[in-house]
Amino acid sequence: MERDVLVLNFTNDTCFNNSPVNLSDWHFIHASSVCCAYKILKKHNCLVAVALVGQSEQQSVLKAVKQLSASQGSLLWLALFRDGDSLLDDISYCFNDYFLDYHHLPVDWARLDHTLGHIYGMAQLKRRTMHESSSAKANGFCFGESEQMQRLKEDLDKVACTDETLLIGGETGTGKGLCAQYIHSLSPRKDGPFITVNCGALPPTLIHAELFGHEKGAFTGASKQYIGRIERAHKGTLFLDEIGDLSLELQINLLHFLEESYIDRLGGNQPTEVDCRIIFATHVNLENAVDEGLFREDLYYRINIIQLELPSLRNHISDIPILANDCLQKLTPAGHLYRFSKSALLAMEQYSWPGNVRELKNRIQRAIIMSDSDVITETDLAITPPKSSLPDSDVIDLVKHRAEVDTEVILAAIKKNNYNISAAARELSVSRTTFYRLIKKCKIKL
Ligand SMILES: Nc1ncnc2c1ncn2[C@@H]1O[C@H](COP(=O)(O)OP(=O)(O)OP(=O)(O)O)[C@@H](O)[C@H]1O
Repeated sequence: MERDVLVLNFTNDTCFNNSPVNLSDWHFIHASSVCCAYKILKKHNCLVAVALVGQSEQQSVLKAVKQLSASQGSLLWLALFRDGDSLLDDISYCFNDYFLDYHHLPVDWARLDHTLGHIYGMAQLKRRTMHESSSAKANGFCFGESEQMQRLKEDLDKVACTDETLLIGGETGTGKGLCAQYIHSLSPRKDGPFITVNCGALPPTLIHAELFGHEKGAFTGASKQYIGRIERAHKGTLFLDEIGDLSLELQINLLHFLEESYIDRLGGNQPTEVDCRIIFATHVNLENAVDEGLFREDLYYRINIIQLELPSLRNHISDIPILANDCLQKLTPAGHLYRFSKSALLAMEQYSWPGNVRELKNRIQRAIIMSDSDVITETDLAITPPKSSLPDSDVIDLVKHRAEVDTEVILAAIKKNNYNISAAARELSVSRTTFYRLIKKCKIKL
């Protein structure tokens, strides 16, 4: 596999034009300006860069290296000097901050190959450490290394800087709530409150007062004033989860708030201004809900300014080892050290994860309790080896397989909770509404 190397060359030197064809597997990409280097870094996965440092360009090269390193922290540099050139005094003191090594021209290709290999390894380590510490900062959100999740991270970082309304889609357990917290923690509103409302979990009779608040005496039992969740999100972020479950009546009130930035507490006669960013999440297809008359079209267009879709875990299965180890590390009690057996990792990679990362977390939690040793097996995770449960043919009907798994998990939860639907829904960490939707989808007869 070719490894991309950025070559920053402000000189007329053509030494890289004739690199030997047998030189390992480096792909040198040339930039004659900072602008061009930025474009290359955006397009290619360069971990290593070489800067040609002529005597007269030392200042400009160092400035460019500083700028490019600021935009891509994991990039590590090698300097190439003309033989006989020496470093200017005001450059030498910060040379070590950016460059890992230097060579002299003419290029000694074998030595260069060796040094680049060394720097590449260091850059990989640096990227991993940066990734881990940024995951730690990300409120526990583990992004993994797949292309989908890296793209998602870039998108989240971009939208965090804006104040726009955001709609996050994705199946249950994909991390929509965690993403919303991540955005809040990076946004200019990070010092304000982060308020969550699960529109599917609140009883319809309470949700109006819960969202908008009420004055004392607004209705029987309203013995004192109540500040609703929207108002509590003032100067911060309001996360409205399962927005598709909101009644049509409340959708009108919400639309009114989105347009005016004012709310009316129940029983109140004074509108209250609320300044908050709203992040919506849904696991249902709102466009379909609009077609079915369950969701207001005007509200849909109002909230669908920026939409992000979280991938289902089975669509970025290459992240399983990272995600599973991240969960294991977070859930392991102090003083213990667990690891997954090879077959457990394989079983996790072959499983369809209908409950996504939430299910992964729950199964690992279970495994820590059930495991007899410090090696966690697929049995501890209660994952049946998929091969035996799958048809002999190589073609797997994923939809059918998922429905079977969903049915199995739902029925087990219902039986375990003596047919108490609320308790079964709680056990699977989904709302009653979602649970009923899944029962209907799986055609389970109660
Ligand atoms: N990428 C991730 N890294 C670490 N933990 C994750 C990730 N995604 C989800 N989780 C964990 O999975 C659980 C579910 O996450 P979250 O509530 O954010 O999902 P959701 O998509 O909002 O689910 P729902 O639609 O059911 O509300 C949480 O415990 C969360 O910590």
